[in-house]
Amino acid sequence: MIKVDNLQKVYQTNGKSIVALENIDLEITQGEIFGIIGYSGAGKSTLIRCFNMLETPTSGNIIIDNQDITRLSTTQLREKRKEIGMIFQHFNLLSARTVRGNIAYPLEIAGMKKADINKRVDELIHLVGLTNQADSYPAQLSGGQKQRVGIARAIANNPKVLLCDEATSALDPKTTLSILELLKDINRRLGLTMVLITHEMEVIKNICDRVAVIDQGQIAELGTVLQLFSQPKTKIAHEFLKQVTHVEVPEEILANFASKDSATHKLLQLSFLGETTSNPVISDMIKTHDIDINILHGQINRIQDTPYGTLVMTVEGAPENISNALKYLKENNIRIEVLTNGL
Ligand SMILES: Nc1ncnc2c1ncn2[C@@H]1O[C@H](COP(=O)(O)OP(=O)(O)OP(=O)(O)O)[C@@H](O)[C@H]1O
Repeated sequence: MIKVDNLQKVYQTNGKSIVALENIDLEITQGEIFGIIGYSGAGKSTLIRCFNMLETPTSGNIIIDNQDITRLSTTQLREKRKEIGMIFQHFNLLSARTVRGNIAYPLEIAGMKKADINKRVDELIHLVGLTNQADSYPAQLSGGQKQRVGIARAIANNPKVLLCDEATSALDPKTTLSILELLKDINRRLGLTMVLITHEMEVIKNICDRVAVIDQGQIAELGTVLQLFSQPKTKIAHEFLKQVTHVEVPEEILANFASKDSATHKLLQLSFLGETTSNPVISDMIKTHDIDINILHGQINRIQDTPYGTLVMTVEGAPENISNALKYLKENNIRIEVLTNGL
């Protein structure tokens, strides 16, 4: 659906060149939800804005549904943009128009007949769950409701791609989840390809199929969300994962551990994904490696439809036994982070 080929974007400001994107190669398939995560200044906004030519790439190609959008004339680009909807962090609604009026706006621009507009707007208002707010103005809506209007407006003309620019960053965690649920529902119902940028792993974890981690204008890591959780390769991917997997260990426990021999005592965080969550790996490890463990914290939740478990525990034993036990865990596809008394 979308193919990005050797994309580069260099900004020229005050005689200086700023390389915002370099060597970006990506393929996004029809119907998937593709996330791009990165810190502030990594190049996320520039990249997503290249997908509808709000930014013009310095070099490289972006092919959307078999058309290279970097080579279109102004008229062709205007037509192509109808296939590419976009939602924004700050919603960008027209304050003088009601919910109904905001959603109708792109349909009016597209030249749709009034009766058809009314019918389509009704459908969209129902789809995004705003039936009771149809005649409200943006100022009378909550952030979540405003974003629902933004979503309805963006998909009004049945685009093939929906670009989401930090769409939940201005919302509280509960509202964020409800908006992500809505996006997922629209993706499933309409098969709409979605590209979203975010600095929050929670967003990636909740709705994305695949993810690119972007760092200083380049793709640091790319794969399925499950691959990122089970086998993060880069330091930056580890850092983003910590946003959702970090367990706050009480100071006393950390201090107590710091005074012990690091060869015989470890404080570990283990991550289990998929079927490893239902295997008795820990009891097998204890039986076969002559070590003692003490479980401090455990939780399980889901990434897409796959269970994902986290366990914080202490391990005590002879250095060789600990080392073999950790090897055993790794062989069983369990990710290990040493929280203190490092290896
Ligand atoms: N119009 C511009 N002119 C000059 N430099 C720019 C412009 N827009 C972005 N940049 C620079 O390009 C780099 C990437 O910026 P970009 O906004 O794409 O990052 P980002 O990951 O979206 O960050 P944020 O989350 O803070 O928006 C930064 O160094 C930024 O300063």
